[in-house]
Amino acid sequence: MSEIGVLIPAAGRGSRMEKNINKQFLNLLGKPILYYTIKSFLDWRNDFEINIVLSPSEFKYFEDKLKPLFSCSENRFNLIAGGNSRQESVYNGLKNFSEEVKYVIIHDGARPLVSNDLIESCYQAAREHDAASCGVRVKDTIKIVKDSFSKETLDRDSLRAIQTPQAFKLDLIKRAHQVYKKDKALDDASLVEKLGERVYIVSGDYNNFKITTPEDLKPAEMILKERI
Ligand SMILES: Nc1ccn([C@@H]2O[C@H](COP(=O)(O)OP(=O)(O)OP(=O)(O)O)[C@@H](O)[C@H]2O)c(=O)n1
Ligand SMILES: C[C@](O)(CO)[C@H](O)COP(=O)(O)O
Repeated sequence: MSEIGVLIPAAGRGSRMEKNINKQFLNLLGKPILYYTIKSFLDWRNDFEINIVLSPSEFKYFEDKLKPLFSCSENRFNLIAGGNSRQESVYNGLKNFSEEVKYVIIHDGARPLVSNDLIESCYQAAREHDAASCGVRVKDTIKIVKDSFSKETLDRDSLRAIQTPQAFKLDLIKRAHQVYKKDKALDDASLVEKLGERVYIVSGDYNNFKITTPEDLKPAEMILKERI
């Protein structure tokens, strides 16, 4: 294959979406959210290993409903069992790449609007700096609030809202996950930061938002419509 691994954590419950199915199986313009996420990578290039992390109870749904939407070989996708947290799910995915893989790109299943350019920028940044994430400048003023009163206003110029893709040398991100297995990290880059290693921040994309709550669905459909 190639030295690139793509890891898509998609084993969450989507509790903030308040629907009774995994939010990544909800449809946008008639196709599941996870379809668009995977398709974005296949449109970028097709010579990578891909580990898709799902709850084992969803493997059959993936095989029956999602796989047929791609014209790929039978074994194109490796399905990996997820864990109780995003961190555990990613770690399970990291442990299941072949020895050929040197760089891994980790991308939330719930971010279906990622562009080819952003994937490429993160991958190239990881090749140059070993660890990379993307992030967008914060548009609002951010304050620390305690007991309903403002305590401090943060310097907006140094703030970024962090997204995925995040891309790493595989041995580095695996080590970070091993060492900080018991921590509760919100993203993978923060585990690399804890090791004392630098993470390069690529300029992200406001359209690459995570589908988290019901009001995210309509804007996502609008963006997809514009792209067709
Ligand atoms: N145990 C988990 C939890 C999350 N994820 C994945 O990590 C990504 C980012 O997480 P988030 O959007 O927070 O998803 P959920 O945890 O499903 O959402 P919620 O917090 O609302 O339950 C999602 O693609 C989600 O499926 C995962 O693979 N395994
Ligand atoms: C990894 C991530 O998408 C970066 O923004 C985010 O931290 C996932 O966090 P969540 O708590 O699972 O929404």
